[in-house]
Amino acid sequence: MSDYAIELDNLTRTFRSGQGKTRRAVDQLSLRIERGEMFGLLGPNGAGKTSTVKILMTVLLPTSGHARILGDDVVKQVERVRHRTGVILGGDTGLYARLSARDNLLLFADLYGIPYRDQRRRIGELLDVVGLLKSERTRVETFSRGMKQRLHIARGLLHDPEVVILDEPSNGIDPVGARELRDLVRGTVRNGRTVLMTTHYMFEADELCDRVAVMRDGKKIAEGTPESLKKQTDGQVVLSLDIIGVGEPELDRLRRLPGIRSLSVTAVDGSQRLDLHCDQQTDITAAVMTELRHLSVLRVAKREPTLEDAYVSLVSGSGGTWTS
Ligand SMILES: Nc1ncnc2c1ncn2[C@@H]1O[C@H](COP(=O)(O)OP(=O)(O)OP(=O)(O)O)[C@@H](O)[C@H]1O
Repeated sequence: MSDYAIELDNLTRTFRSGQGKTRRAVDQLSLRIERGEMFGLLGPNGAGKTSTVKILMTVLLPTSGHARILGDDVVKQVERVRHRTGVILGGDTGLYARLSARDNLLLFADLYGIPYRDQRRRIGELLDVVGLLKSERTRVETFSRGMKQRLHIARGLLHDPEVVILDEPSNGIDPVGARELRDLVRGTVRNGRTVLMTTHYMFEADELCDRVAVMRDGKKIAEGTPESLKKQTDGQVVLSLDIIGVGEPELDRLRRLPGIRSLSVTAVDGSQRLDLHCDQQTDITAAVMTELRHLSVLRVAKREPTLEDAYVSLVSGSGGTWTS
């Protein structure tokens, strides 16, 4: 029996991307996830998270390398892997909109081969813990996104899997609903199980995960506890500017300034938020303002880096890997 719940060894998946070129969606990815651990897979769009998860779900074949769940190979022991793994994908697919919550679960209980005598009790318990007992007879097409996500959770736990794969749990859900969902993930979904979760939100991973791995361009560029990721920004400060009209030429010049480690730009209410990750020792405010003198700078502030900054710095940086 394997000591690990999930093991990836040099997992690689390539896709053809037109004109005979190939693209490595997952590139020599190796990971060890302990039993009972809640593990976060992070990365920007296109990093390779979904491809990795699909391989673990046994719906996408790796090009090379191996993936095992509880010691079972995801290519050679598909039935065993599916039986022991629960998949919670969320969104609009995977549920029957014209059926009620309860009828959806009855249908999937049949598909999972749950004995008829156990189905009603199990479904009742799950509807209760995900907070849908009052709406059990309501058609899913009238459900809010948050309610659908709760039903996805119930569906994924029906056969009481030992390992759960959870894709973007709070995607598209309002902040209050997202907080409630995180509580549900922490309690009901985890409940002694191993959970592999993908997310775009660093703070979500920080709240829920024991360890995280950050992917970029199919590769693992960082792995460790959220705490150790935060330490990456020790000795740094963020100079944050709201600005109009900043483009690549200015960003290029800023990147070359001594003391700037990395930078990121996001659109905010008709302007741009430029965050510069700088060494604490060097005050580069004057040099930055000189580079930007031809643009409208609406606001300048200095702040302590957050975990999100550590993540942004990693995925936008020039690529030193970090493991702890
Ligand atoms: N079926 C496919 N055919 C061709 N290319 C693909 C296919 N699936 C994924 N890719 C490519 O592989 C890369 C990784 O995609 P993947 O969906 O795994 O990333 P991701 O980290 O899950 O991104 P997102 O957060 O946007 O879902 C991307 O460049 C994507 O375009």
